[in-house]
Amino acid sequence: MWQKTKVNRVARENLHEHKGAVVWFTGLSGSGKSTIAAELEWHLYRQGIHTYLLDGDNVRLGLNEDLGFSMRDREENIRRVGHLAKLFVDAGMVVIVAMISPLRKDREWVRSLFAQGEFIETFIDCPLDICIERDPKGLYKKALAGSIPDFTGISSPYEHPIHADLTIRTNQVRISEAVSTIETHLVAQIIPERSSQTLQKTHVLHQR
Ligand SMILES: Nc1ncnc2c1ncn2[C@@H]1O[C@H](COP(=O)(O)OS(=O)(=O)O)[C@@H](OP(=O)(O)O)[C@H]1O
Ligand SMILES: Nc1ncnc2c1ncn2[C@@H]1O[C@H](COP(=O)(O)OP(=O)(O)O)[C@@H](O)[C@H]1O
Repeated sequence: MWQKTKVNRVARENLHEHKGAVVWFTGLSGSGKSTIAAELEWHLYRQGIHTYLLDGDNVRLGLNEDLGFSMRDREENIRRVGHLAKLFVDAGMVVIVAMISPLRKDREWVRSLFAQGEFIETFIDCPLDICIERDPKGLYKKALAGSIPDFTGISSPYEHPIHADLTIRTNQVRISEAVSTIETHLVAQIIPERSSQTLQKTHVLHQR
């Protein structure tokens, strides 16, 4: 049974002056997940929002160092990070997750851990040929040459989301625009008073 604690989620959220939530980035390697996640975190940090960024690459260096890239291992990777994200949300924090998370069923399972609105599935959408062109880590070159097996988009599947909360087309929008879109959606969830104040202000401006 879940042991109740004296300091609970609501108390921690009150201390932080915002609610907890998860921004879950999914997309191909090279689509821009890590880049946008890092910018978003920096932007939120400067506003006093308590964040933690769980990047797939980093989590695989420690907690998930025993996992590879078979579908079974990816499922386990997502299961562990999903539960970790839930603990961060219980800590009243905004957790940003940047993982390929290629299968819909695994992402839907993570969503089921959270209340309505708390899990913001963000599709970092970029055509495969552009990801191959970018190839920031030189992994596509190796995968296409056959030296990395089970590589997402080349020899392992990626299922794009059907009902993502947000879709960011990184071949069409700048990093700053992407951050601003995600931030607007997130702030409405974690500080609803702030976003309604902003809306009221905008309304007054329009009335004038
Ligand atoms: N076979 C294979 N397929 C895909 N990616 C590979 C592979 N081998 C290594 N890498 C590197 O691992 C990063 C993806 O790890 P994730 O934990 O996000 O993957 S997953 O969610 O479990 O599918 C991924 O990071 P990103 O490029 O940031 O997506 C790669 O750097
Ligand atoms: N609009 C954009 N949004 C995000 N990244 C972009 C964009 N345009 C170009 N890039 C570049 O694409 C690459 C994306 O790499 P990365 O963020 O590591 O992707 P991922 O984490 O999905 O593997 C970076 O070199 C980044 O500078």
